[in-house]
Amino acid sequence: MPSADWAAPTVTRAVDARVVLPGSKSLTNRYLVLAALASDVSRLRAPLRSRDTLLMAQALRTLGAVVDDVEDGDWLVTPGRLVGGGEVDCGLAGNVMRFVPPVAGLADGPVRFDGDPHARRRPMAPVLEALRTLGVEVDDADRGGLPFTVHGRGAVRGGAVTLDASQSSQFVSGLLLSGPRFDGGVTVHHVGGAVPSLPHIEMTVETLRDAGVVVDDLDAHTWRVEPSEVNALDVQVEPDLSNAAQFLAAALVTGGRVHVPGWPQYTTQGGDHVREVLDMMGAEVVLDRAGLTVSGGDGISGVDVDLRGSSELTPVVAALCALADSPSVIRGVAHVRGHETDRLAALRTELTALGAHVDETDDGLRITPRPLHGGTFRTYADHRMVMAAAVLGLVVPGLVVEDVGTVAKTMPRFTELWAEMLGHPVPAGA
Ligand SMILES: O=C(O)C1=C[C@@H](OP(=O)(O)O)[C@@H](O)[C@H](O)C1
Ligand SMILES: C=C(OP(=O)(O)O)C(=O)O
Repeated sequence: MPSADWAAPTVTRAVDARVVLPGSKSLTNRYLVLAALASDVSRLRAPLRSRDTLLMAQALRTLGAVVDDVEDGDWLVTPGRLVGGGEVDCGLAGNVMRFVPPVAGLADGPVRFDGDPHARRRPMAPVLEALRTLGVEVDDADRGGLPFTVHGRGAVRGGAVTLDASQSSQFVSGLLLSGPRFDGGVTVHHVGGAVPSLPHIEMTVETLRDAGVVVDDLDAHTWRVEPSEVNALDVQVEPDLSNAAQFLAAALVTGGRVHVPGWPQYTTQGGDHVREVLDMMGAEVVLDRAGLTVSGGDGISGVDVDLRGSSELTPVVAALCALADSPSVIRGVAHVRGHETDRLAALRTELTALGAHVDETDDGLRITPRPLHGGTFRTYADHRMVMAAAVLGLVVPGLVVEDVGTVAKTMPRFTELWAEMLGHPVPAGA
């Protein structure tokens, strides 16, 4: 059921704020999966608690892991024998629908997967086909997506598989994460158009290596995971850099300054690309040991930018483009048509409704800024549409964001953090 509307706050002065960000969704969910497959108890420090990670924790509990809340907001994960017989709610989480079915192949009975109405439209077929090739029975009524049932038999033969990951890097990541527990490990070879979000595959490879697993990136399109034990982890989750984008964008839009403490000097998060994008758009961007500081200058420059590796940034960057002083092109993101919603269509529709001129291209958007006016901004169950709308609302009076609660997918406290950044009092009980 849709949640309440939200009147996006406008500002009359430059933002000057320090924003402490919650943990990375992608790292939290990888660590959870590896911890459930590990040979001992793992500790996740400062994990993200949002709809996507709570669904992941619940999915792994259904399969036999124990995920305990402990002091300081940490998660303690005790792996258990992987059991079938349960049902997994994927919500709208790409991580849950692509990472958990290979784990279910290792369980000792059937596991049914379903999710939100929008999740049934997200691409899944290459993962299900690959699982069959690796020796797992999957019953999906040949629809190639949710709902489906994985019939685990307690072990997976594994081996080599070829798939087309041009619609999502998560197809590869999901197979690699469970690969060490397959009898023959797994070799995943991609054929087809360019793989999007490659940093997320690097993140998968790195987290596996952190757990003692041997991974070879044999060539740009082939990854090999050797069969082995998965070591327990004790890890600090980095802040979510994609979810930093809207806060940093506020510095550019208002000519102000936003500081994010704890920005990693080295990371596999694709969201780190936001530093380069904001720099191209006219911000001053400084990364030092204390964190990242972004300062806005005079206006926003239009850009020609390829977001293939960092496509989570598309909605917020599109919002900035609509506020820029020259036209922009966003490239490399055809696959975001299969994200939470068809993001290219959603952004074209909603930005156009506010007065911008937006064309969809084969692989992105062409945005020509025009004076914008208020109105209702529809969000299509997409957390990042809420975030994009908030950026626009800073300088577009009368912008009402539909179904703001959908932002809880990765940032349940988004409106509070936004109000805090703007120096607005947070209403009691909010
Ligand atoms: O592996 C991951 O955690 C993710 C990979 C990317 O997916 P796509 O490759 O489908 O873009 C990204 O957009 C998504 O938000 C998270
Ligand atoms: C595409 C996204 O999510 P998911 O992990 O559900 O694919 C996203 O967070 O922008």
